Amino acid sequence: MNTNLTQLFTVARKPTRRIIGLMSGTSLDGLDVALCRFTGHGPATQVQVEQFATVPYSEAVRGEIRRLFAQPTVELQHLTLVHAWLGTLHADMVLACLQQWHIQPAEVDAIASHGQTMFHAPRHQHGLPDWPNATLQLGDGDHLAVRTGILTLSDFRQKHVAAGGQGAPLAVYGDYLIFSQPGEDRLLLNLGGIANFTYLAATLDATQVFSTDTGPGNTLLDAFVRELYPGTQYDENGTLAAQGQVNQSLLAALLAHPFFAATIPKTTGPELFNPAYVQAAQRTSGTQSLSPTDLLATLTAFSAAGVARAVRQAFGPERPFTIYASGGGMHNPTLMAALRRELPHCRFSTTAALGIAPDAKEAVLFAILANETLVGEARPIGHGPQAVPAVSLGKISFPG
Ligand SMILES: Nc1ncnc2c1ncn2[C@@H]1O[C@H](COP(=O)(O)OP(=O)(O)OP(=O)(O)O)[C@@H](O)[C@H]1O
Ligand SMILES: CC(=O)N[C@H]1[C@@H]2OC[C@@H](O2)[C@@H](O)[C@@H]1O[C@H](C)C(=O)O
Repeated sequence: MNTNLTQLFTVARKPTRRIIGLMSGTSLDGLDVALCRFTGHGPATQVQVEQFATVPYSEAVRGEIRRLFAQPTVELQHLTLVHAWLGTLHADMVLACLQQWHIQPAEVDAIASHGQTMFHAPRHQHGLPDWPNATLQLGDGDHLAVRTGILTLSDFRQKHVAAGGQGAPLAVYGDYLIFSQPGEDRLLLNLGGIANFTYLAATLDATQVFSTDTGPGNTLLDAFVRELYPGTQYDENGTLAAQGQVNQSLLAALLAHPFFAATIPKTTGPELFNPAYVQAAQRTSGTQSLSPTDLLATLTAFSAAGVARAVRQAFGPERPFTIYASGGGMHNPTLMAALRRELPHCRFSTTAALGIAPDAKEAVLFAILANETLVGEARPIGHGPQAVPAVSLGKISFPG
C-alpha cells in the first residue's frame, strides 16, 4: 500500500487527533489558526481548542487579495499566482504558530484549510439561468501539505455544491455536532463579514437543523470605515456608529433587495453587499449626503435588521431562543444593542459559554469537518428545501 494511505489509516484509527483548523474570512483581517484536539466523531465528538491565534494580514497581503476578492473580472495570471502564493503564505503562518506554541509539525495529524473565498456565486446571485451554483476558494492545499509536512484537507465547499448545495453555510455540520443540547432551542449566530445562523432543535432532531446567511455582518461597515476614515480598518467598539442616527429611508432601501425575502437557507457575499449596493440604495432613497456617522449607524442597523428578518422569517415574531454569538461583530456593542432591540424575545450569550472561544469558532468548524472526513461519516441534516447534502467534505493532500 502507498505509505500515504498507511498514514491516513493511522490518523483515522488514533483514539485522539490533533487537527489545525484554518479560516481566512470575508473580513480579510488575517488567518485564524485553531489547534484542536479531537476524540470521537459524530455526535460523540469532543473537541478541545489547545491554541488559537489570528495571524494578521499585512496591508500588502490584503491588497493582493482585494485585487481578486469579489471582483467579477480579474487578471487570470494574478489569480493563478495567488492560488499558490496564498497556500505557501498560510503554510508559513501555520509553521510560525507551531514554533511559537513549541509544537513540532510531526505532532499534528492534519490541517483543515478553508482557504480564501475569492468569489461566491450561488445561482440566485449570479442570475444566469443556465449556469450552476459555484464558489471559489484559493490557497492550494498541496502547497500547505508539502511546505508543512502535514496531511492537509482543503477546498471544503466544492463537494457541497456538487451535491446540490450552494457551498455555504457549512457551519451547520459542525454546529450540530458540538453545540446541540437537549432541552434548549439554540441559534448560533456568527457575525463575520457576512452574518449567518444555525438553528439547533431542543429535540436534537437533525432533520430540523439548518444554517442560513442573513446578509451583511461587518463587510459594509468595514468598507465604509476604510473609505471615510483612511487608515482605520473597522468601527472599533461601534463608537462611530453610536454617534450617528439611523436613516429610516436608507434602511428601507437597503432592505428592499429580494435576498431578504428569498427562501431560507440562502447564501450571499460581498459580490452583492458591497459599497456599490449601498450607493444605489442611497440614490433611490435620496440620502447621498448623509454624514459619515449617520451612514455607519444605518449600516449597523441594516446588519441587525437582516439577522432579525431571517429569524422572523424562519420562526415567526416571538419564538424565544438563546442566541450564542461568535465572529468579530460580537465585539461591536452598537451592533449587539441593535440586535437586542430587534429581537427582544431572545436571550444573548456567546459560544464562550459553550466552551469555544467566539473568535476561534469558524476555524474550529473546519477542523471538525476534517475530523468527520477522516473518521466520521456523512450524515443527513435538515429536510425538504432546507436539507443539506450528506457528504464528506474536503480534498486530501499528502505531504509527499
Ligand atoms: N472591537 C471591535 N469592535 C467592532 N468591530 C469589531 C471589533 N473586533 C472585530 N470587529 C469586526 O469583526 C471583523 C472581523 O470579523 P471576523 O474575523 O469574524 O470575520 P471573518 O471571519 O473574516 O468573516 P466571515 O465569517 O464572513 O468569513 C472586523 O473586520 C470588524 O468589523
Ligand atoms: C462562500 C463563503 O466563504 N461564505 C462564508 C462567508 O462568511 C460567513 C458566511 O459568508 C458563510 O456563508 C461562509 O462561511 C462560514 C464559515 C460557513 O460556511 O458556515
